[in-house]
Amino acid sequence: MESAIEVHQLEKKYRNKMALDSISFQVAKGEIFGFLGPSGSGKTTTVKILTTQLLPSAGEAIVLGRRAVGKRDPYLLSKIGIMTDNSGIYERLTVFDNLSLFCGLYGAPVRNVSDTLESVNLAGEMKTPVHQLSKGMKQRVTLARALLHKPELLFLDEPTSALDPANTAQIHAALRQLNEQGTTIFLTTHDMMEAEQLCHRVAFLNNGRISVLDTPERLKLQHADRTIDVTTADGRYVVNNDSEGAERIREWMRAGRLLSIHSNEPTLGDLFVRLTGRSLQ
Ligand SMILES: Nc1ncnc2c1ncn2[C@@H]1O[C@H](COP(=O)(O)OP(=O)(O)OP(=O)(O)O)[C@@H](O)[C@H]1O
Repeated sequence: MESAIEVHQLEKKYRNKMALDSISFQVAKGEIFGFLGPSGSGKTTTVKILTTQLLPSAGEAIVLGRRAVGKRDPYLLSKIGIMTDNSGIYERLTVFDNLSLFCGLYGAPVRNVSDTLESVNLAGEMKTPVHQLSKGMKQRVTLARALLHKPELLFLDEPTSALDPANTAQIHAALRQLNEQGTTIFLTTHDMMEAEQLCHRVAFLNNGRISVLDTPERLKLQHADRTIDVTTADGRYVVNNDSEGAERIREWMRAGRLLSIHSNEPTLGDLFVRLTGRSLQ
């Protein structure tokens, strides 16, 4: 596995506060990696260190083969894209003017603007002043800004926070497409549905520590309670996922009375609470 990110025993201390307490993980090239945790767990601190905006107190972070040491690294900055919040987008300028300005800053050709807007489904808003856009559209302009120089590795800090489902779906579609084209994505979120839908692997961060790291599917299967919800013409039942349960389900089927069956797997949100004792909100 070729790594896009390698983190070894990383620590960050702000005065007396241990924001990151010896975390270690790797992100493979081509992966969508979810970094999940409640407010204050250390997500933004991690993104800032990995994007060279903040110096770690101890440990090591290697991003695309370069050591992140809190110092501007033009090579690394040319290979990564960062989407944090909407700040830095000029409300009075059009979408096109905003993005061409950033092309200048990133050293990306202005011809990238139209392709990039296409990829976030905003090609029709090129000439619209940003202040006339909806919140979700502005968020997509911010994503487009992070993509102008076609980065290999994209950092997204809560990319869909407070967006409605339609705008969230648009951002998810754009991220899936980028990933299919080979972009590695490091995503922080406290939205568990987002993580389940998008991420190949997730890490649970709690009080600056990683408590779990695996694929969403494996986590849910490992912690499934081995029961099945059955709805029949006579009512609802919970049966065990064993041979006795299978026989009962077969009988309902034979009698033509079975309406639906669902295995009982926890959601990632349930698992987070179960494994860390904390809610994600
Ligand atoms: N500049 C700072 N000085 C002192 N403490 C800080 C600073 N930045 C963050 N912290 C503290 O470090 C901890 C982790 O903060 P961080 O912003 O990384 O969390 P987060 O998981 O991104 O939270 P959120 O989801 O609310 O953005 C918090 O307790 C926070 O108060």
